[in-house]
Amino acid sequence: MQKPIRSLAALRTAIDQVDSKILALLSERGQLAHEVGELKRADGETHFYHPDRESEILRRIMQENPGPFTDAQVASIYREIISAGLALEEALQVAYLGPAGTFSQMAAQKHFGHSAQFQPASSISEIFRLVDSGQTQFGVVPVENSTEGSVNLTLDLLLDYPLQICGEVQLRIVHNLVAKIPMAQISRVYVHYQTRAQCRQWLAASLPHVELVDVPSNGVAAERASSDPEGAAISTTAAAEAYALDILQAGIEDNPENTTRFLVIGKIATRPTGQDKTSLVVAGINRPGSLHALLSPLADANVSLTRIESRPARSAVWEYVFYLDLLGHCQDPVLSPVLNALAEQASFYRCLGSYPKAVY
Ligand SMILES: O=C(O)C(=O)C[C@]1(C(=O)O)C=C[C@@H](O)C=C1
Repeated sequence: MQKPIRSLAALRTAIDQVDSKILALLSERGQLAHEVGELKRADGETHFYHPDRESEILRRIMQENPGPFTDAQVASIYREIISAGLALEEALQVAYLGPAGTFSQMAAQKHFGHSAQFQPASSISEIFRLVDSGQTQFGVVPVENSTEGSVNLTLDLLLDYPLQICGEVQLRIVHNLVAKIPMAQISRVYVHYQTRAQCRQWLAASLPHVELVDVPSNGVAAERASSDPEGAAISTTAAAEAYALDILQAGIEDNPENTTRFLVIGKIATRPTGQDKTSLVVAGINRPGSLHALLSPLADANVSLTRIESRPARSAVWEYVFYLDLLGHCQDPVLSPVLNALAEQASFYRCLGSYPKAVY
């Protein structure tokens, strides 16, 4: 039998009733999270934020998600609920590559929710300085892009500072041509070099004769375009909104899967969740077969290597260090002895951190 169609008024009444139930449950959850905070306080814990627990909650919610919302949608709603509750216990301060409206800010908000306190930094180096000096508890730094590869400065700074990687965030990067003027009147486009590389083909095909002006971030690109009567920028929708620019064309990145991976840096260690990654920096003795020897304990134990990147060692000419990302946590019973074996083989070894894999 067909379900009778409900009137608009009846549907709205039903929605109001559901909203009241959601609100009551939200309050109950907030009270429970507060009690956890009280317990932690009584135990003398200095931080309330537990990224491992948060990623377990989000994964479970995504697994149980009956629809119609997507997994990413329910995860971001829960992220905000957790973030709001945590803000009542502890004001998390997070540095990101500013100004406001950058992808780094979007990544930071995706990971910490909008209730954390975000501090724009003028460079990636400044983010490391802010976290190291304790001015912010965490920082979010870009580490690789699926089109353009590694952010070398981040890799080098990870070695320079005694900080821990305590999370990762993946963000789909959508670039837009934004301006206050129509496309035909554009003489200059302000663009960050990474963005320019990700939109190379589109720029060559669509705006072959305009001047491309290098700027330090996507946010600054929008800011400069807003005060140039012949200028446009490639930037985010958030920056376009902040500087009252129109989106002339959305999604101009050459690769429709364009994604950037960010790392969360801080001073806390996370416990294993069963869905973790470990990042290492290692160097071998400079002789034939040393990289093979370094990696063989991983292959023997069937450990997945998700990334390997080399960088100049900076201590000697033509010597290199290798950045490795592995699946698993350094405290996992399988991975722990493998890491010990690898450390014994290596002339240099440092674990940059074990952390939950990006959830969505
Ligand atoms: O389980 C905890 O340790 C909590 O503090 C609760 C809670 C939550 O809201 O679920 C809040 C903050 C933490 O980062 C993780 C989880």
